[in-house]
Amino acid sequence: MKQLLIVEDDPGLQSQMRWCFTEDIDVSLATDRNSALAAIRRFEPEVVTLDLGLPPDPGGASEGFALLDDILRLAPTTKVIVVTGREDKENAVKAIGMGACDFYQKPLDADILSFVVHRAFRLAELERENRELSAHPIDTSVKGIVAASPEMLTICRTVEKVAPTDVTTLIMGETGTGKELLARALHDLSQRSDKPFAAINCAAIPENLLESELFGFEKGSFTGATQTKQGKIESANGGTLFLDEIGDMPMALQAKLLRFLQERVVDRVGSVRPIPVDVRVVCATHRNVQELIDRGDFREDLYYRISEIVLDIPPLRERQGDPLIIARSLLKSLGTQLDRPNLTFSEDAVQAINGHPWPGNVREMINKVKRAIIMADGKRVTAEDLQLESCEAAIEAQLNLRQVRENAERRAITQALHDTGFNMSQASRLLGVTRPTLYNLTDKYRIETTAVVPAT
Ligand SMILES: Nc1ncnc2c1ncn2[C@@H]1O[C@H](COP(=O)(O)OP(=O)(O)OP(=O)(O)O)[C@@H](O)[C@H]1O
Repeated sequence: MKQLLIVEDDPGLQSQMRWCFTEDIDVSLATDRNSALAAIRRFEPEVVTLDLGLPPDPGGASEGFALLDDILRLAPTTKVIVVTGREDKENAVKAIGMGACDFYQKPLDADILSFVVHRAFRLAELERENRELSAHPIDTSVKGIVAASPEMLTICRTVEKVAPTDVTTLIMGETGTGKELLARALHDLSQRSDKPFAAINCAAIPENLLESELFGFEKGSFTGATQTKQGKIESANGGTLFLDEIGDMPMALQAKLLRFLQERVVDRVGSVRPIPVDVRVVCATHRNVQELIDRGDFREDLYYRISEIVLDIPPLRERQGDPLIIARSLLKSLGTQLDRPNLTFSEDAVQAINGHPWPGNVREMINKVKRAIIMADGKRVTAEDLQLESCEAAIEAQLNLRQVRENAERRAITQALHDTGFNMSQASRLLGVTRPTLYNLTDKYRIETTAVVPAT
């Protein structure tokens, strides 16, 4: 709720002013310098109306100026509107010079006062938003990635270090977390950036076509092969090959891919002449590869080959600070594209963005923000425009103790496992639980209990 402090020593005027404001503003009152400063400490009002003629100098302005000075030192972001007598232009100008944001002249006019106060609230809000935005790095050093969370910033730093090398990288993460974006960043930041980036989605191509898509084929090698065709791997020569959804690659092809990764030659379908290809390979999957290996659906030797470096992107809901700054960045970029620049999120939209679990991650957010830009009536995008639960529901969700506890447990266990090199005994000691309890918890939260072993 917005907080307004009215500093006015005349009780009649005080109550008249009090009634100028609707219920969405919480009004507190003070009659002198001390009670005003106490109210500022207690309620932290965004806006203060300050009558310059306060006791012990009700006829002059010395006490009012002293209080203005105090307020701006104590709470410099507060918007102070000085209230002066009708002919008191000189003091109004002096107050503005000291840092007051506006002035208002008696006698009281409810409409004008309300207008001036609302304008000051808006200014305070814009300044707050601006401070929040500049407090966070919006664009990371990796092009296209907006992030503020420590997890994502660490991943960006890893990308910068890994990009110039040729190590095979596996990117893991839920759908829409930015796996392809990172794969492109690995390419763009490498010496291969002026060579092709060839991407193929192993889950989107039927099994019988995937082999010829990847490895190419010779003319006449099967019905319909009327001419020789290069595969994706060859077309990436000199550059980067991105194998998306590698977890969905059929077993038979996994063997052929492994041979390529070991020998760096491709055999086109229907050909016995191996063709050398120089590519950097980046793979991605949203699946739990360890589970696939345990079920016999993924070759363990291939896994070690593709996971020289693993980038594990956490889902958006676990990246503190990211949902809001990504949403704001999207509002700006998509708003400009859709010819609706200068939109901002309302307070309930901000709460809802922070409280939503984002199962579709950034891709879901893009869709919701795009829709909201089209639907928003005024300059403010609401939770309803975003089709998200409103503020109260989001706050309730955040205040669900079980959820809060589970998130904290999940984070602590992951951290302890990493810190101890996945040694369950040490990790359980660090966490102050028994080993069986730790096993139960890692099962419950489906946390990997083994480190990714780099290929030798
Ligand atoms: N941190 C981020 N900052 C800005 N945009 C992002 C970020 N992460 C993802 N995006 C955007 O979200 C969309 C989805 O990202 P991307 O396609 O890389 O995800 P993905 O994990 O590969 O998804 P899928 O598994 O469904 O293929 C893209 O438009 C991408 O530009």
